Amino acid sequence: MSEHEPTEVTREQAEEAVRTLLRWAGEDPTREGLLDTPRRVVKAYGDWFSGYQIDPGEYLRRTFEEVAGYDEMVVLRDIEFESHCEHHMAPIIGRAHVGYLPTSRVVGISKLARVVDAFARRFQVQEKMTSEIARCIQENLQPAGVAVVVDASHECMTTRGVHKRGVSMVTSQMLGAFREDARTRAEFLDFIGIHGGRR
Ligand SMILES: Nc1nc2c(ncn2[C@@H]2O[C@H](COP(=O)(O)OP(=O)(O)OP(=O)(O)O)[C@@H](O)[C@H]2O)c(=O)[nH]1
Ligand SMILES: [Zn+2]
Repeated sequence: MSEHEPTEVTREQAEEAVRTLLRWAGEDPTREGLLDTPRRVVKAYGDWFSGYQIDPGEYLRRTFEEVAGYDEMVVLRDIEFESHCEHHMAPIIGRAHVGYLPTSRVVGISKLARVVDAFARRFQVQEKMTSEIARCIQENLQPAGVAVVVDASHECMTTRGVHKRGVSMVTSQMLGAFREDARTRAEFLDFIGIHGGRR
């Protein structure tokens, strides 16, 4: 993971913001147990929000041509991810399922998971993330279609707010053949284990 290098905010300013939040919560940031906390929090943020330093399309530009005439659906399912909601900066924990219908080019499968991570490691709204993943694959790989389903739980509604545990949000973005052809879409949903709307 590359070190996070913000453009206009210094590490010291970011650490000071953490001290401010600690004081706001009623803590004393100078007590021994908290002395290293701002440094740790800023380091953690550098990891959680490293997606801003990445161009996800870059992962999809190295493709394999002519993989033995393979022209059927490719599906990578259960891609675990961690993200944060842009409303509360609270974790969004879930799984993404990504499918595409290659024309002449296929991509290394790990790259699909890297694309998911690059978008997840930003402040997100689930609908936006789902659409960004699908559009990035469509634009860079130019397959006959892309399908993305994201199933995630939002800690902003499990650990605070309405406190509804066990609730997950499911979003999907279908492009090309997956949008236009019900059978292609059904085959994808079957692959990822969603039948008639239930998993
Ligand atoms: N559609 C969508 N909503 C989200 C997502 N993440 C968080 N939210 C919702 O964003 C909304 C923000 O609502 P506000 O009323 O502005 O915030 P709030 O006062 O903290 O609301 P509560 O969460 O209901 O306590 C909440 O309903 C969240 O559940 C997301 O990825 N997609
Ligand atoms: Zn939220």
